[in-house]
Amino acid sequence: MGKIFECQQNVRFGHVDPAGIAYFPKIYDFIHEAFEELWQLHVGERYYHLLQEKRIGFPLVHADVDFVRPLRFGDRPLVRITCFKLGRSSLGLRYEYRVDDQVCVDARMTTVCVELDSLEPLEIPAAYRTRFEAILEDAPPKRRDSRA
Ligand SMILES: CC(C)(COP(=O)(O)OP(=O)(O)OC[C@H]1O[C@@H](n2cnc3c(N)ncnc32)[C@H](O)[C@@H]1OP(=O)(O)O)[C@@H](O)C(=O)NCCC(=O)NCCSC(=O)c1cc(O)c2ccccc2c1O
Repeated sequence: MGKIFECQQNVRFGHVDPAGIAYFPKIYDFIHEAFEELWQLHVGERYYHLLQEKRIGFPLVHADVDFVRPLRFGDRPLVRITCFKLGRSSLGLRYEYRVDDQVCVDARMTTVCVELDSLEPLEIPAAYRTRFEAILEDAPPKRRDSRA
């Protein structure tokens, strides 16, 4: 198995709904924050810098999220990120959120490398591609039953 990037996040009071469960749009925010962490700590480029200086961005084109168990105020989920697709311009990242070793969220997000000003797809630059190769999954992961 390729390497995994790991980071930790905090579920705060403002993230949860009246049922005490992280509201689903917040999960999307968590995932984008984890994506930014990946850029800074694994790729070695601040995402802000990528956008502002290099004029490159990775908008989301497809999201596939299983909400397996609730995330609650006070949880500090461990986030494991792997790469399931590394295309010419497309980048598929899997985010697995675990609390006490139990999977809470299992998300597969596909983004596309674009030139920011034109929004035209761009080949993922070689220096970044190498870093995503380092967390590339060996084989397609066993999918959770999405009840589909
Ligand atoms: C992003 C687009 C401009 C891409 O254009 P288009 O789809 O026409 O490109 P191609 O057909 O050439 O495909 C390129 C590449 O992507 C793969 N792909 C395309 N669609 C999908 C899909 N639905 N599922 C899986 N894969 C897909 C395709 O196979 C090709 O792969 P290769 O590897 O062969 O190159 C255009 O799609 C677009 O504008 N979409 C709307 C995007 C959007 O509004 N998303 C909503 C969320 S916004 C967001 O999350 C976001 C996050 C950021 O971090 C940003 C950073 C900077 C700017 C914007 C951001 C942003 O909006």
